Amino acid sequence: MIMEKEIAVGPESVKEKKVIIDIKGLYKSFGENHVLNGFNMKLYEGENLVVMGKSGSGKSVMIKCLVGLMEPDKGYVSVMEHDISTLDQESLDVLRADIGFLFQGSALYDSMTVRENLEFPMRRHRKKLGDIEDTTPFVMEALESVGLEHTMELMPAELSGGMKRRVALARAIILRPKIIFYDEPTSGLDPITSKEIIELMRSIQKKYGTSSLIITHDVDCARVISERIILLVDGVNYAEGSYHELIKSKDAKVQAFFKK
Ligand SMILES: Nc1ncnc2c1ncn2[C@@H]1O[C@H](COP(=O)(O)OP(=O)(O)OP(=O)(O)O)[C@@H](O)[C@H]1O
Repeated sequence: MIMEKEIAVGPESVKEKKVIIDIKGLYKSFGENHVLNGFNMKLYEGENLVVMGKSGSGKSVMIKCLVGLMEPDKGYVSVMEHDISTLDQESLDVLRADIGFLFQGSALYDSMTVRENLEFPMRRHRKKLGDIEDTTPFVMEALESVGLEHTMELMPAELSGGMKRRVALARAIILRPKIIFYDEPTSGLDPITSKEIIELMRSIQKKYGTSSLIITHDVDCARVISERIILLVDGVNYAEGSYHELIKSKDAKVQAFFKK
């Protein structure tokens, strides 16, 4: 097992970086199904952190605990220095406006145009943006960031799978979030389109300075995008390190993740 350590990210050590998300000793069970058994995780400012875990290992449960959609049995969860357990619904909503989500399979509303899909989070989090008379500049900028400014009035059905994912990415950044959660960002895409999405994720991080938590089974995605990877096994952060550190591991459970 690789223990947590201070890994150099760029010129500074992550130890000097601000902690954006802090999870300590997270436990969650459903009856006899003990999903999280003392999971720990830190996401540092500006970092791309990948969490890998088998299907059913508790990645979604962990994310739900992070955004206050599920109450842990035990443990400490803080996001941008807010202890989640102390926040009321209104404060949680304010916090969520600083988090962009890229859901598995894009999750666009089929009956809405691209513009309407992007306006959706703007309406939901009106407080963050204040009174806006014209949403067009916001929609345009987000679409430009993913190279799809010409699709504003199209319906999702008129877009390819890769374009839908890019629109979903534009929707994730429209509120200028400080953190983006990516849930399987490359699932269902061919290798070339996956590469394009990963490149966009990198360019968005550079442009907006976001911190990213990426959940993926895609080893290539993890290799290219991650500065650090956490392997979630049996409800704990079983191993942690850079891609190149982890692929050298002799541990069978770690190796299983990187077999193609
Ligand atoms: N609300 C719930 N009630 C009961 N069991 C639940 C609930 N939510 C999740 N679980 C259980 O928790 C376990 C972890 O589920 P979770 O959805 O977090 O897995 P995952 O790692 O995200 O999987 P996948 O990669 O397939 O999305 C599963 O056994 C699931 O059945």
